[in-house]
Amino acid sequence: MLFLVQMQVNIPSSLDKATADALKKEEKEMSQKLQREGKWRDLWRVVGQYANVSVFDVDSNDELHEMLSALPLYPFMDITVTPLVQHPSAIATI
Ligand SMILES: O=C(O)CC1=CCC(=O)O1
Repeated sequence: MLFLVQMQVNIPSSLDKATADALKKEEKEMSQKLQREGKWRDLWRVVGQYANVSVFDVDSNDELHEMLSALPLYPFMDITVTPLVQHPSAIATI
């Protein structure tokens, strides 16, 4: 199951820099592990925003929810999830 996931990151300025940097490092490690596993298929920066657009390939809604809610920056994110199916005119195979 493919999902488009949009994440807007809103780290409050009241969070100290060392904590924010540690969370960002953990986030990177976790996202790269999920990318290596093929679960986090695409990860794109939205130009001009502290936001990303991603595609996840997971087995269920529950799996995606568990994955997203386990992200270190999850408490500071606004997340939008859109389920995807292949367009009938698409020539790419999924
Ligand atoms: O910087 C972001 O968009 C948040 C994030 C998601 C995966 C990652 O490594 O950082």
